[in-house]
Amino acid sequence: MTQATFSTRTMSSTFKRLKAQVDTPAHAHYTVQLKNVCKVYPQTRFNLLDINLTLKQGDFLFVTGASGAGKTTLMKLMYGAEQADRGEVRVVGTNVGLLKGNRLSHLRRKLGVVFQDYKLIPRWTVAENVAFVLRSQGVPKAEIDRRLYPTLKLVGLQQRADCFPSQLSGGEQQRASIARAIVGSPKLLLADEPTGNLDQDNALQVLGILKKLNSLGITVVVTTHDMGLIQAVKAPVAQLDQGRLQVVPAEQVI
Ligand SMILES: Nc1ncnc2c1ncn2[C@@H]1O[C@H](COP(=O)(O)OP(=O)(O)OP(=O)(O)O)[C@@H](O)[C@H]1O
Repeated sequence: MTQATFSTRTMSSTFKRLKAQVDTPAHAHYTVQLKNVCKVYPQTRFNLLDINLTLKQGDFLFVTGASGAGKTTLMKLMYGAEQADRGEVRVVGTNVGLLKGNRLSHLRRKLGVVFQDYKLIPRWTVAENVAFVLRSQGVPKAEIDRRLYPTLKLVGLQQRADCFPSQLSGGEQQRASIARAIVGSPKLLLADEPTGNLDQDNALQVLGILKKLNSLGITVVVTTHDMGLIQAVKAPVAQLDQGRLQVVPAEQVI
């Protein structure tokens, strides 16, 4: 009797799981899905035209293009700082265009964003800058303490936890901002010109960290002008030109 009950339950849960798989909409398998996305800034006559892009969990993508080509705009569409005029932007299973207020904040917890100018709070230490992300989500102090050190270690800043941003080099500040972006265990990391203020050695170090995070399963999108950087890593490149996006597979990148 017990066994029969168990077996029925098991079958029922297996059935539910299989049914869920069958019922799962195609977009749920993508970390990023942009479908026919258009964005216009009438004041500057800037257009993104009919952008299509899909990224799965664990993908790594460079986005490149001339200054003003729309790299930052594309990133903003993905983290909900801008809304598409047409088309659909889905990130970690959520339609970003429909989100406002708390629901947008909730989505952003699943993303990490890294900026060229780091955006660290100057009067806070590295540890405080990184911990703030978790504090603002109501994570208990013991859990914050548990997560903080491994995250700083991952970016090589375990010895700099008590430094203020002004006491760090540019490369270290960027690594602190990466730690802040990943401490919440995001599925997607968006890095907008993360090496734009760095010399080549620091740029390669930051890129190495982004690749390491990618190897841990995080989907990573990096915008850059720097062809040297693109050539240092075998990854697909999305090229923005005149409002259009063309993805070149890693094997075809020269
Ligand atoms: N809020 C806005 N209102 C009007 N025009 C804007 C706005 N934001 C960006 N633009 C314009 O859109 C275009 C694309 O800007 P964007 O910052 O996305 O380019 P980018 O490729 O990131 O440039 P860069 O490499 O110089 O950072 C530019 O011409 C810019 O002036």
